[in-house]
Amino acid sequence: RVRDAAEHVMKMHPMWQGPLAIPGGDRQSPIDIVVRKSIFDSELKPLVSVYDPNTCQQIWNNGYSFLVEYDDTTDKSTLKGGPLQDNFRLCQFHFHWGESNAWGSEHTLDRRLFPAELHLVHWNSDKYSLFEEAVMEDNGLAVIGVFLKVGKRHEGLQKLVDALPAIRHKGSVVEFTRFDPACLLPSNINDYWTYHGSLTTPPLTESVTWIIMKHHIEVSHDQLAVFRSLLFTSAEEDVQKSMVNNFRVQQPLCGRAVRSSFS
Ligand SMILES: CCCCNCc1ccc(S(N)(=O)=O)cc1
Ligand SMILES: [Zn+2]
Repeated sequence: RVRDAAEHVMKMHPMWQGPLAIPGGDRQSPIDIVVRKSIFDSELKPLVSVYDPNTCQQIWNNGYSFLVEYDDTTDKSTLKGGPLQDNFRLCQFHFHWGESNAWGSEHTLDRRLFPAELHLVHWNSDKYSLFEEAVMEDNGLAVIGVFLKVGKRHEGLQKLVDALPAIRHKGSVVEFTRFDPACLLPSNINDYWTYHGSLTTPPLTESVTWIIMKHHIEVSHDQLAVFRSLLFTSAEEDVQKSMVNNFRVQQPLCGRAVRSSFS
């Protein structure tokens, strides 16, 4: 019932009227991860993330979510290992959340919805020279997904929460520096599921190696409430719309394998 409500909200949302999937797309995201059908792959290596907080540049409201953007002109904040053959550069992270704590995540675990989901977006800097190039290629992107649960206050997140009122409207941007995204990862990053999928917002390109963390992080109810104080709309628009339910409806698996790094 909760999921149906979430899906209804999603389908009705102005953000998603229009072409929802790439015609013929057979590796779209997000998906439900059926845990018992995931396949343990002992060849999956530990993930190695090296993030330099000094590459953090700005935080802005792009009308879908809010993004924290990193300088990706050098290999200072990188991800490798796990299912990845190449070196990937962090370019941004953002979140998806609901209007209530009952839903908000894009991926689900055995249909379990979480109130929000963090995406850390990286592009293949061994093969491409710009995110915009990599976004079009099969092995172009790697996105780490982390589920959020409501519980104790997340001290590391608070610096970001405090910056949100300054970017309430679509198109607003403020300087945001010295933020270490590693503080948003769960303690254990070696337990994850991985599958080949797509971006979950336009251009929906099928260029993503998804790495979904088994362990979640906790944020407080009040911290999540500040996410919901953001607006989809720009300051000039007459009708202001709360930025909530910015998740995509789930997509068919189309026979894809979901591998796990743990048994
Ligand atoms: C070419 C410019 C595209 C900007 N937006 C990219 C983008 C969209 C969705 C995701 S997600 N939600 O799949 O992680 C990441 C990055
Ligand atoms: Zn996302």
